[in-house]
Amino acid sequence: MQTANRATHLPQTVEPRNPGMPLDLDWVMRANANRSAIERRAAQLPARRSVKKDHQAAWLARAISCIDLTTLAGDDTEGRVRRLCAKARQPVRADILEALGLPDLTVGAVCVYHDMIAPAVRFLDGSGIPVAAVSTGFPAGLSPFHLRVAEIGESVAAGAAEIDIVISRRHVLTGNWQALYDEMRAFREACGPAHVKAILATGELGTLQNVARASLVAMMAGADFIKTSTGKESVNATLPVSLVMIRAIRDYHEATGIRIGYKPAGGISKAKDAITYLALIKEELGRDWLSPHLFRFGASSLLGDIERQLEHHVTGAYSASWRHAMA
Ligand SMILES: O=C[C@H](O)COP(=O)(O)O
Repeated sequence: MQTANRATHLPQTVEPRNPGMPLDLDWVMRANANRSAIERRAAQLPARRSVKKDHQAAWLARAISCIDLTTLAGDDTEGRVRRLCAKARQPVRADILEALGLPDLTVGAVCVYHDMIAPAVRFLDGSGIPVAAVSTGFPAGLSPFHLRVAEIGESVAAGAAEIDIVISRRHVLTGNWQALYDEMRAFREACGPAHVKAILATGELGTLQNVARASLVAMMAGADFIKTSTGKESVNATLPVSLVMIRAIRDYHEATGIRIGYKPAGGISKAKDAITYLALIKEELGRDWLSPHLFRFGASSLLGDIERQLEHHVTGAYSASWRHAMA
């Protein structure tokens, strides 16, 4: 378990962080993914879940606590980040939170580009909510390697407690697992005490087998979390890709005893989809993973729909969606 360090916003690890391990190419090459079985299982998931009333509210509150509330737009301003941080501190109307018995509920983190780290840290001061920064030439990851490493250092110095790096997709597409491992290792080292999420950009990796192998290599190289997407690919988080990544996390845990976090990101905007993801995590990895220390949604608009559902749960009426536009 980890707890937020309110003084520094850096996560404190009670159980050890993932130290990584030497690249085990035999294991990587054994990793496979049976597409039709995975798609069959993924297709059953939303239909099998029908969570009602109090259970639904509890799942949705859990989902909020696991959101990396995100703004990653070229026209981001301090004003937008200030509003986002206010929403992160109080994600749902105070009376609704009181009625749910969760007056202190917050999101898991706020996720921004480098230039917005300092304002976000300021606006979140005293809240214990960490700032996550996308890095390494996000979203394509094609800037010079030394600049990608330097960017991580600058973002940590600016106050980011979590760094979301992007991998070089070409290393996966050409099967250069050593290059992927070395890159990830260097990124992890540059992060120092900040936790590192490895964005695989699964929509650009070609096959589920590549997703399985890239997941393993990222974990062997020390990733604290593996994350599906930047939100900028044409295909972002999906349930089949999630199954593959979650099962890689399970294999890594069985082999090493280390728990790696999972972050689906991009295109998750409905409360019912959030519940499907949480149910998937519970079924495949167990309750331990249903915590912001091991699970996050990367999402810019999911909170708005969850808030509407919670308002309906408490008041019996839906509010207009424009009232939740900030999330
Ligand atoms: O990592 C987070 C994503 O960029 C957010 O994607 P979204 O805007 O589709 O929710």
